[in-house]
Amino acid sequence: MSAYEGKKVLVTGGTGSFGRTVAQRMLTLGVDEVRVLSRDEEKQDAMRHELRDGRARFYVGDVRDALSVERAVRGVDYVFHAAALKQVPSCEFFPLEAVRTNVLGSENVVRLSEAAGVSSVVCLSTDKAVYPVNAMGMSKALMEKVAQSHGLNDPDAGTVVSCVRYGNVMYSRGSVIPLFIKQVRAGKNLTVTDPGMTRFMMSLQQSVELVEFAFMHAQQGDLFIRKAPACTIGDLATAITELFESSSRVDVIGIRHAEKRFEALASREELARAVDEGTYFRIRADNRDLNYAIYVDEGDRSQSQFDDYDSQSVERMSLNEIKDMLLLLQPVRAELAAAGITVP
Ligand SMILES: O=c1ccn([C@@H]2O[C@H](COP(=O)(O)OP(=O)(O)O[C@H]3O[C@H](CO)[C@@H](O)[C@H](O)[C@H]3O)[C@@H](O)[C@H]2O)c(=O)[nH]1
Repeated sequence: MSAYEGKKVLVTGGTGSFGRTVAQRMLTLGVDEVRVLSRDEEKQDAMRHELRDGRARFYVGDVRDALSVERAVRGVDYVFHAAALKQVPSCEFFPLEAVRTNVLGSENVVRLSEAAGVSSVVCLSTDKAVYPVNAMGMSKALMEKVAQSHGLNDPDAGTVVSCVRYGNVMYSRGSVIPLFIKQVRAGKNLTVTDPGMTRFMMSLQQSVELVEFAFMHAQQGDLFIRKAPACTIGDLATAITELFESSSRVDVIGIRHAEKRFEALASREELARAVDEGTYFRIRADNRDLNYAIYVDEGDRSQSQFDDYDSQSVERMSLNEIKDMLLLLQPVRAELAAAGITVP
């Protein structure tokens, strides 16, 4: 029997790439109900038609609005909190909108889940929350703090709240892979910001597995990352032009608002209190008491032994490895087939 059988699951931001995949999976695993809370009724309608399953229930609403969260979370067992403002450039122009959704909205989800007796909440975060330089990352870093403060402030809390951090999810909506593919298919040059920039790459499938791992294993305040390889954006562009047998070239356009040249999935400070679980790292919350007088004589010496887990120093994917990973993605295979290329 699966952990989801007979349970009610809420996915906030449930019409995105992650939400749709996880909802589909929950239905095959025998949930009693999967609820989707999101703002866009049109996307919900499309998803309703795609799923065609009476156990999928749709709630139009916004995590910023306590009332809509309260309604959606009533009677629910598990929450996957994916609703977020996640585009780096737009959050630079509207940082307070990022605070409203990513910080205050998350606080609504955590607080109202506890009030509704939910047993586990997993909050989705990003590598951009580590040493953040942009408003999106900063707001996600604060979301993580909100999630961890839940257990710090109430050690007897009935709801386990955990976080997961993603790298770049390949082929997610609005991201660079579908853009590069569109460009090569239109015979245009690829707009590469900086060929030496590196990013952690993971598939949608791996991101769902990470959330499920957190859900199954989390203790109060834990944060999980998946160990992932990284690639340069220059190699990614080359892999795509080669796969599509294209003669498109690269135009180096320079980096966008508030981008980093490389990302970190975990800081050295966090790795010092992390547990290596094979595919994943479990980063425990710093559960020391607020009464610092007790600790004044015993700080944490272990931190000096670790380096950041960043996309510049982890295993670098070769061109062939990037191609293999791209070929595992169904939408990439469909684009190749549509371009008349024989898919291996
Ligand atoms: O025309 C373009 C657009 C992007 N890039 C580069 O491609 C990489 C990936 O860009 P993109 O797919 O837009 O992702 P990120 O800006 O890295 O952010 C994504 O990945 C994050 C995880 O790091 C998520 O949190 C964000 O929500 C998601 O938008 C970056 O190095 C960009 O500089 C280009 O070279 N050319």
